[in-house]
Amino acid sequence: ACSSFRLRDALHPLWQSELSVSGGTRQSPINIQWRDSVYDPHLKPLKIHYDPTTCLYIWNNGYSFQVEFDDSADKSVIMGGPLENHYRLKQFHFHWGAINEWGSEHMVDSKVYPAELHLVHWNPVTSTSFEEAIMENNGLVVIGVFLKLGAHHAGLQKLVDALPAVKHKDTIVEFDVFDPSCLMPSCPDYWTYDGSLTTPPLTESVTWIIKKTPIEVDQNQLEEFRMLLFTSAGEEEKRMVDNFRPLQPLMNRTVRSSFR
Ligand SMILES: NS(=O)(=O)c1ccc(C(=O)O)c(S(=O)(=O)NCCc2ccccc2)c1
Ligand SMILES: [Zn+2]
Repeated sequence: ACSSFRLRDALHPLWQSELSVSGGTRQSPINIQWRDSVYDPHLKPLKIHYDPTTCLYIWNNGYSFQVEFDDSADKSVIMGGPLENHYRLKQFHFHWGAINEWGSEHMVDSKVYPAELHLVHWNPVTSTSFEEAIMENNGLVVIGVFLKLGAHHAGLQKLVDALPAVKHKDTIVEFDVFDPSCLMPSCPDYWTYDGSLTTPPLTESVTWIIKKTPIEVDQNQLEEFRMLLFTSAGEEEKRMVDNFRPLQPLMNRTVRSSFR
């Protein structure tokens, strides 16, 4: 694992310039040390209500593929957990590696997963738009779900089947009626900590909720992620892999757990 860490950090053309935002005290991702996390009995169960008809399209933004949602009303929302109010789903995307030995952004006791799903939500109570929420202290909530190699994931396959249509950067395809709840593990346990976006502008506005239990996907499904390209049509092809940011220092933060 150690050698792959060094290797994976070295393999990071994408993130070299973003190793750490100057003066950042709550950057993401982090390595979650299970024994150092603190059980918080006040943490409520996370409540998730996604409306599949709010799904709009999938697009390749040049460093991941994103599924965007209609966030003009409180239709696909999360609440409870560590949250004071409800948050609207804006988009979800993934981070993954070139091989199964790495790919996730967060780690648990230095264990890295082949991929990680991020569901990005914003606070419509304190912000009037997603773009505004990115700059607010607790403007965003991102739910992280680890992917591990295992059984075929039937719900994910609908998404995987659409990927060839967004092979190149800045391509987009309509994607209606998808319920991201199917990508949630059934186990309710999570960790939560205050962090940042892991892509520019790296703003420290994110309450992270990291699910303890991974979901299983099969090798073919991971390989389909790796067939995407960072590059636009006509450019020399660069496979979209290793689109994760290196670990950031925990500094003066405590990771809370919803479970003993
Ligand atoms: N890994 S992460 O959850 O931190 C994350 C990754 C990518 C993006 C993104 O914009 O694509 C986002 S985003 O949707 O929150 N957008 C942040 C950049 C942005 C700022 C202002 C307007 C549009 C995008 C978040
Ligand atoms: Zn992400």
